[in-house]
Amino acid sequence: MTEDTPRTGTHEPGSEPCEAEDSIPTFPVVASGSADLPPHHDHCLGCGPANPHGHQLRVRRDAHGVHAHHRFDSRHVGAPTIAHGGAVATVLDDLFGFLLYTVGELAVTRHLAIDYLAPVLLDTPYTLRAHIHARDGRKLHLRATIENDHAHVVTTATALFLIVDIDHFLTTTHQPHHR
Ligand SMILES: CCCCCCCCCC(=O)SCCNC(=O)CCNC(=O)[C@H](O)C(C)(C)COP(=O)(O)OP(=O)(O)OC[C@H]1O[C@@H](n2cnc3c(N)ncnc32)[C@H](O)[C@@H]1OP(=O)(O)O
Repeated sequence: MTEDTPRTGTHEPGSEPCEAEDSIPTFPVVASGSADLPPHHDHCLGCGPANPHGHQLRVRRDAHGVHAHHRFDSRHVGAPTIAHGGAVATVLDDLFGFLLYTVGELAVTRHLAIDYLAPVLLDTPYTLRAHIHARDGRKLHLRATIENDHAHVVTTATALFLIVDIDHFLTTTHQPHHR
């Protein structure tokens, strides 16, 4: 295992490991400077190389945060020739998830807001960037952009990720809130 390899969760002696536990990445801090970051896991919808339905994002750390180069394709179509807004949100949510390598914590999306400033076109190169705007205890306030190859920003996003411990992923008692 290298510094860049996500480690999987551990379990207490005497307790039974479970499938979920074995697939939970932890986030060793990757040193600043340009560096390839590992996928969250092989089947992650955003970045998993073994997910044929996914975006297979390849993300690098840089001096400001993280970035990726990406093309949406016909699997992600919404209006003809334009990427579906949900597909764009998926990619940005996942990109935010790579910032966890810069803080070395497990965290999940609590709030995600996107401004679709201009259509994101299929089969067109874009550069995606994300950075940590502020940290307030468990709260990570994150920002991202998508730029076309003329450096025009076509999408902006903000997110609130909340740091959780590994038990968040292991509990079987998650229940939706009922009104
Ligand atoms: C292993 C990681 C792999 C990464 C893969 C990356 C993939 C991309 C990321 C994802 O897709 S994650 C999956 C989607 N997200 C989830 O499934 C999370 C579902 N939500 C939850 O499980 C809980 O809501 C959560 C654990 C996030 C928070 O529950 P808590 O009960 O711990 O938080 P709480 O409601 O007490 O709020 C904590 C703080 O945040 C504040 N807060 C909550 N929502 C806010 C909001 N919208 N704006 C501002 N502040 C907000 C809240 O007021 C409070 O402030 P204080 O601590 O100061 O009192």
